[in-house]
Amino acid sequence: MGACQKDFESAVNQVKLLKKDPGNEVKLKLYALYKQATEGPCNTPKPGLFDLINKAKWDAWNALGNLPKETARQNYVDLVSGLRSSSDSSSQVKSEADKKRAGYDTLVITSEDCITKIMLNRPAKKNALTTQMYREIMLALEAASKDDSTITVFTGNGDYYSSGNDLTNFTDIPPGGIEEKAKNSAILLRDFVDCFIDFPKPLVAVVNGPAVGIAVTILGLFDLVYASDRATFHTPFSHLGQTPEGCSSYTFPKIMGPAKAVEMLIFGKKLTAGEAYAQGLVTEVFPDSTFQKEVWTRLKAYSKLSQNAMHISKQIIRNHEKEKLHAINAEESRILQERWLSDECMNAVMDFFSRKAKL
Ligand SMILES: CCCC/C=C/CC(=O)SCCNC(=O)CCNC(=O)[C@H](O)C(C)(C)COP(=O)(O)OP(=O)(O)OC[C@H]1O[C@@H](n2cnc3c(N)ncnc32)[C@H](O)[C@@H]1OP(=O)(O)O
Repeated sequence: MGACQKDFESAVNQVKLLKKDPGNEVKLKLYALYKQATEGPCNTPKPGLFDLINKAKWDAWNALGNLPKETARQNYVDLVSGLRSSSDSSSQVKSEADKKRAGYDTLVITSEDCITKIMLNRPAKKNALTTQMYREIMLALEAASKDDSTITVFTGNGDYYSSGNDLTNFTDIPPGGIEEKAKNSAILLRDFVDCFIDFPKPLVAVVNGPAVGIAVTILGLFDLVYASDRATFHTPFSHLGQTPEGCSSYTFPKIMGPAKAVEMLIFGKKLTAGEAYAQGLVTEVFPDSTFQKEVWTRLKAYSKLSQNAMHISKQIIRNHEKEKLHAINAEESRILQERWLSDECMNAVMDFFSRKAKL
């Protein structure tokens, strides 16, 4: 039997009470079914190419074609009911996660053996970094700088370390338009990178798989970079109409020499883990089959070393460059703010979403 109007209205209200954001794909489905159930087939004009959000909504609604209103209503009710049951069961799992560290939606943070581990946790999206994720990472670093761990470790959940900046960050345009978006993003980028420049404890990257964009550049500010032999390192800035960030315009030439830095940062050459090791970006490469075991055994041994000596040594090694790094970060962020407004950059982002281009 089809869903009655009452069931439908109740489902509409339940959506507002969902504990967990169901993600953009599901939200688009809900939107499309709601419109179909209440207004029938889509017959409004298609939004312009640059109006990415409204275009995605229109596409989703239009894709329902002539689906009858009653069927759309029933599909909406079924979809919401599925979301409710998965959200109920995930809240049981969450109580387990709460034992780890509450308050983070995009990261899993654990502390064990004097090591705080910050794991990027959007495996279905290759751990692409959303605005929320940048903010949670900053909070996690702030907390880790004050907790009683000796070492802080970054890693990724799933097959990727991170695919860099989440390109949907560019599609969520505030009322002030794209200029305001670019300005806010530049502030966020600058604050984010500043947290790495200032982080007082030894910072270790456990690069479990491919890394792209800012997930690579920021490695120049880490103290150890351990990589699986499955990892790759790719900074396709020119492909995206963008320019280097994460202080890489300074750290990469310093680490690997200007010629190799140019290959990566200007021409977007993707490095294997072995190449990144040969060029000094990676400390050591491990076979993927034994990666986790070898790395964590090593880190557990390091974490027992004298905490104060390690922190003071880091200060001696890093402090004399801090001011310079902050200035470079400010300059890179300022330049990117302009780049994000360029046609080159906007077209590259649109290409990605229309699936014309993949790195
Ligand atoms: C505010 C601070 C700004 C700082 C700026 C930093 C600059 C950068 O970081 S530049 C680098 C930006 N990153 C990219 O351009 C990577 C884009 N992604 C890809 O090219 C591919 O997804 C991949 C090569 C990483 C993986 O390809 P693969 O075929 O294996 O998997 P997919 O099906 O493409 O990915 C699965 C799923 O994840 C979504 N996704 C992956 N990466 C991103 C991303 N960076 N932004 C947004 N979404 C991403 C992808 O769309 C898929 O989603 P669906 O399952 O919904 O289709």
